[in-house]
Amino acid sequence: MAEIRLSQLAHSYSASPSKRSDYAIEQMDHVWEQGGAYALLGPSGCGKSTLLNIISGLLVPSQGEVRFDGVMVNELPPEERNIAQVFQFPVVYDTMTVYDNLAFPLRNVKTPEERVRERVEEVADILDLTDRLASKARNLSADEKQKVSMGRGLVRDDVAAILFDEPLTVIDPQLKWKLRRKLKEIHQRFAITMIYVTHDQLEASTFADKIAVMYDGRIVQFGTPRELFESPAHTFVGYFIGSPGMNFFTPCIDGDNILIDGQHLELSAEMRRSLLDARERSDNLKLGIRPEFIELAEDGTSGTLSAVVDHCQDLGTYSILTLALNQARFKVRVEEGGLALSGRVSVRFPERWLTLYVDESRVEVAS
Ligand SMILES: Nc1ncnc2c1ncn2[C@@H]1O[C@H](COP(=O)(O)OP(=O)(O)OP(=O)(O)O)[C@@H](O)[C@H]1O
Repeated sequence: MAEIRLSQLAHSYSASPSKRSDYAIEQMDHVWEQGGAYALLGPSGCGKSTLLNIISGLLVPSQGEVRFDGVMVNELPPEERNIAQVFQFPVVYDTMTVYDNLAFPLRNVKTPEERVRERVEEVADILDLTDRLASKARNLSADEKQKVSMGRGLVRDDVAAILFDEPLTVIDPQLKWKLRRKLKEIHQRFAITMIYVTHDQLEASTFADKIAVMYDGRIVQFGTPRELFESPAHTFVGYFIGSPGMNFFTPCIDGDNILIDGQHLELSAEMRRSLLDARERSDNLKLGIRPEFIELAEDGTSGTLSAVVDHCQDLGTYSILTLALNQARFKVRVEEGGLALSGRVSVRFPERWLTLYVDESRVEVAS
């Protein structure tokens, strides 16, 4: 088990990178603490696999250092890094039994057979593979094969870390939930550093204690699922986390009056000051608020905005309303009664849940 420290790390697939877009990973410092359950979350092409392959040793970074418990491992090949990796597609030996597949990583490091049996039985039990131990791997379903792959990653308790690269892609949706819970259980039992790569926010938040959100070759936020939801550090996090994502408005500053889409937005003196300060630095200002935090208000209440109901999506236990101020559309989550709404409604944007972004990054509002 190990702490994994990335220092001034960057990677370009080009031999002579000259501009930012030549880098798959932009320069970063990051620490995965020993024993943590982490997710690396981001859209396709943001650099997740590149980062994972740098940690496992499949790729040598073009810049910076990778350290396991303080020891530089940049030049060490994967087999000398003591890392277990579970890929998108099952890696099993078809002609071997499930037992022998699970035993393989242990026998490879000359583990006594008695200990091999203990660990194989323990992992098979966790993954509900006990009944299949004597079966040849070629006779298993795709789900079962991937469980064996995962088992092979989990069976050694002396690894520095286990890296999962979208391991549930081939798994039946019904089983996905169950396996995620299992992985979490395994993590709690063995406290091994685990990094789980996914583009699915639900997968990330059910597995991980902390999530690193990647965007365009950078980790734009590293936090708990709650932190990512309640205070996104970057507009991308606001947009990517949550369903639907955060609403964004471009504020228009007219003296002391702050307008969004032509309507006056009542703000505290502190928020107004932050907006005025921000405008000195950039023209790219946004105010973000999640659909969950917008309140419907009685008509004519002071401090509200007037919106028109565009449409309403009934999702069973709640509704998502799409509203329009003038041109700007935004979404509001309504627990009940949303379907009955039509025409004009009044909404309130509680300031506690309004976030100011300058050049896409969150700015703390001075109190
Ligand atoms: N072998 C390679 N040679 C050149 N460019 C590459 C190579 N592998 C990845 N890239 C580029 O590096 C960037 C990051 O890719 P990477 O595969 O790490 O992203 P990802 O987030 O894992 O995406 P996905 O979820 O689709 O696998 C992308 O622009 C990709 O096109």
